Amino acid sequence: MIKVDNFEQAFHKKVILKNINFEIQEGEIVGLLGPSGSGKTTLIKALIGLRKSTGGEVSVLGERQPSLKQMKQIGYMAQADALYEELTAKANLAYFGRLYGLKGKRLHERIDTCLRFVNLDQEAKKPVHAYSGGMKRRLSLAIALIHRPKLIFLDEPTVGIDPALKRVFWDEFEHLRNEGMTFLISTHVMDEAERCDRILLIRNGTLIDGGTPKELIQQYGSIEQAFLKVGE
Ligand SMILES: Nc1ncnc2c1ncn2[C@@H]1O[C@H](COP(=O)(O)OP(=O)(O)OP(=O)(O)O)[C@@H](O)[C@H]1O
Repeated sequence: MIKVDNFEQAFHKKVILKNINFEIQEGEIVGLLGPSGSGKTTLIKALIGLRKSTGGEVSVLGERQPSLKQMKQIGYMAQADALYEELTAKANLAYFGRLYGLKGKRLHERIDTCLRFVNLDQEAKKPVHAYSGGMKRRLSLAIALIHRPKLIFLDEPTVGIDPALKRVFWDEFEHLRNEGMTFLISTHVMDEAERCDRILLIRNGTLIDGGTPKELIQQYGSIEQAFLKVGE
């Protein structure tokens, strides 16, 4: 699904990410774990094709990035919500769904399914400006899923979401993974990292280690220790 070869990203000649090499297979939940400023969002943006890399190669779904060809197969939830505040949740979902080519009965089915999943079905007719921060995060996730992408990038998806709903999200991520969806999720949250199939540890713009949660726990003692190690 994803192949990254010797990727490098610089801004104004300052190298932010370097020597990045990894692959992600279909049906994996991969966690990107690293301290603030380590380059997680920059890497995700390159994978989505929002920016041309300054070195190396990034292929997603068989296409070299940046490319718009696979846009309909990719979902993205950014760290900052990008929602139309004056529209209702339902209208936001309809808007983004149509951008991905959904219409008619299928569009309405997807809107209902995604609203139920994020527990917003009772609030679907409220304008987004009347939503709490957590509700906006939930709506952003619903939008990222509206077109049932093959591959989804979630940048710190559960910030502002309570533990019970977080668990529901993760159960659903695993369910979708079992149906073949592939996830790359950036997180700071240890219990989330433990639910990933594999974790990539990023520090100062480079991948310093990776493995299953079990492997990292064996090596570092705990995921938290592994995280602290990347923060040193
Ligand atoms: N457009 C840009 N121009 C210049 N520098 C940038 C740009 N985007 C990101 N950076 C720099 O790249 C580094 C990595 O930022 P990035 O947002 O990828 O980190 P992060 O790991 O996602 O952090 P956080 O967990 O706080 O969101 C930071 O030093 C940031 O200032």
